[in-house]
Parts: sequence; C-alpha cells; structure tokens
Amino acid sequence: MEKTNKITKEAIQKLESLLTDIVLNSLGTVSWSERVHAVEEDSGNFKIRFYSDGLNLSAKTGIEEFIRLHLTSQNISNFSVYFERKEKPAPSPSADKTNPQQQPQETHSHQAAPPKSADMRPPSGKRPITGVDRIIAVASGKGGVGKSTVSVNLALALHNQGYKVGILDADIYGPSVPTMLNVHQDPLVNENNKIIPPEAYGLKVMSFGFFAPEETAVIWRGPMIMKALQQFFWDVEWGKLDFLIIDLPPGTGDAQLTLVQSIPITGSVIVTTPQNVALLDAVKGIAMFRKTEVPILGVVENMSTFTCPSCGTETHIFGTGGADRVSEKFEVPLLGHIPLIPEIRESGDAGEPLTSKHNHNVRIRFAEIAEKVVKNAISLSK
Ligand SMILES: Nc1ncnc2c1ncn2[C@@H]1O[C@H](COP(=O)(O)OP(=O)(O)OP(=O)(O)O)[C@@H](O)[C@H]1O
Repeated sequence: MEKTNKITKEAIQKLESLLTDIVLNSLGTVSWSERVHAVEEDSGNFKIRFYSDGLNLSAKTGIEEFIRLHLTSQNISNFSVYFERKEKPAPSPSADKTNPQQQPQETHSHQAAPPKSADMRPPSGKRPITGVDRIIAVASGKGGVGKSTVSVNLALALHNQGYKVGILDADIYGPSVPTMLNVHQDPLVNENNKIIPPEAYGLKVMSFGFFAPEETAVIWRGPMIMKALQQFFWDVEWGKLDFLIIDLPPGTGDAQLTLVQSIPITGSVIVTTPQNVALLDAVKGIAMFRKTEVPILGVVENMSTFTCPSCGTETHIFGTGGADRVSEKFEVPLLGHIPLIPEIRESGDAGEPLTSKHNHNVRIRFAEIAEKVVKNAISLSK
C-alpha cells in the first residue's frame, strides 16, 4: 500500500548525513563513505542507494543489516536499501562491448554481485598469519553436529587436491582433532621460539589438546583462551600454507566473535544437521559471520541420511532438506551432504579419517565439498 506522508528535502538531507556518519565512523575507511550514492524519496519511503562494485552477497547483506540496525535505533523504519554498480569508465579495447555485465545495473541487496575487490581486504585491526594464504573457519552454532569431523576431512580433501594445508583445532572444550588424526606428540619449539606444528596425513596440526588435557580446559576463562589462540595464530611456524582450516569452538558467543575479528578469515563453512534446533543455531552462525563481515563459503549438512547396513532402507533420522532450506532462504551456498554412517565415527575414533582412504564414498563427497570451498574462497579473496 502506498504511504501518504511526504518525505521532506530536509529529512532526506538529515538521513544522508546520518548515513555518511554511520558509514564513515563505523565501517572505517574512505572507500566505504563513497558507497553512499543517494537517498531519495520513494512513495513515502526512503530509498537508500549504495554502490555495490566488488561487494559479494555477504558484504551487501552485512551492510544492509548494519544500516537497518542503526536506523531502527533512530526510529527510522520506512526505508529500503538498494545496490547498484557505478558507471564504468570507457571500456578498454579488449573489453567485450556486448557483455551485459559491463553495464551499470541496479539490484536489490539480495542478488549476487561480482566477486573480489579491494574492499574485500581484511579491515584494519586484523593481523594476517605469516605464510598462510587463506584461512577458513569451520563453525557450528551447536555442539556435536560434526564440526571437527568436517574440519579434518575438508583439510584432508584439500590436501588430496595438492594444496598445502594446516588445521588449527581452536575448540578448547572438546579438542578432538588430535584423536581424529592420531597425532599425540608434544609440539617442539624452534630457535626463534616458534611452535613447530606436528604433521599427520600431510597436514600441519595444532590443537589445544596438545597443551591442555580436557579436564583442565573447562576451567579456562575467556582471556586465557584468547591469549592461547593468538599464540596459535602468530607464534606457530605454519610455513607456507595454501589453506589453514580453523575448527572453531561451537556456538556464536564472544570467543567466536573475538576470534573471527582478530585474523583475516577468507571465509567460513557452517556445519549443521538437518533438525530444526541445529538449523536455528546455524542461522545464528550465519548472522554472526555477516555481522563481522566474514564471507560465508557455504553450509555442509552432516548426518543427512542413514542407510541401514542390513536392509538398505534410507532413514532421515534428523529430518530432511533442512540445510537446503537454510541455503535458499539465507542465500548461502550449499556445499554438500554427508550421510550418518557408523564408519565415520569409527574412523574418527581410530584416527584414520575416511578421506585418507582411496575410493571411499565419503572421500568423494568431501572432494566435491572441497572443490566448492576452493572455488568460493578464490572468488572472494585477492
Ligand atoms: N556423519 C557422521 N556419521 C557418523 N558419526 C558422525 C558423523 N559426523 C560426526 N560423527 C561423530 O559424531 C561425534 C561428534 O562429531 P564431532 O566431534 O565432529 O562434532 P563437533 O561438532 O565437532 O563436536 P563438538 O561440539 O564436541 O566440538 C563424533 O564421535 C564423530 O565421529
């Protein structure tokens, strides 16, 4: 229904300067301020137009949520946010003049934009990890959904594809990566006082489990955990890595927030099971990453189906189609489904991940997931 209350020129100017303030003060860089393109009246609503060049979907959603939060706190709710490309300079001789991608194009915020630009560089304050090209955080809003299983098998699948990979088990309360990779030796320290990560299955591995037995870990407090984690980022001799996989602690609390804000994470992978409680937590994970401007590479649905080993009947123990719905609704890629099979637990407990076994069906599934992760990660980063 069309609104009748007219928006005055003064109101538009006020909102324009408020937006510039919000964007300048809070998002921090000059290039962001240049993104506020115009504020216009549209049938009694404010139409806020942003330049979207180089912003991916996560970034656009993040901006939109950010603006919404600030404006609703100022009692402004009659607005919509639009993204559009800047007019391009004259095309270079090699440019395809018929390519519609070259034309300025208006999109509402829920539409994909071209990947990668200088704006995807880590905001200041984040400190890179020397030698590490891309950092991928594996997260779940809820514990026990298979985050460590996915981290380990994703790391190995990337290694199988020829990448140099490290895995950091940042899960203080349940460091299961040493067990899953059967690596229990104490890390050594080199002459530069850097911790040398042990290797297993070709992966460089670091874990709280090497330092803190589980029964003492639970008494660790936030600042201690953060300090230890920061040592794992910057005081470990990771060497040259194409990917560092970080198995985050479950949940979306302060620890996770601080963690994702202290290093330049290329993207996140969210693990969920198909039942509603896990999906709700996965949505919290999506919100956390969007709030912190960490791109979401996609969602993995673990424990999708169970096939009875004796009769072959397929059962959806935790429900069906949940991650697909989350993927569609929140516009995050669906990376794949991993079935619930006893062999995954057994191999995890035995320290022999299934992705280390040739021709195993689970290896093939993780190879497909890894391919999508690489594709999405490369398209997002420089
Ligand atoms: N697809 C699967 N099929 C069978 N068992 C699985 C599957 N995925 C994970 N498991 C088992 O479920 C248990 C929990 O998995 P995992 O430790 O990976 O979860 P998590 O989310 O990291 O847990 P936490 O919250 O404790 O860190 C493990 O014993 C693991 O081997």
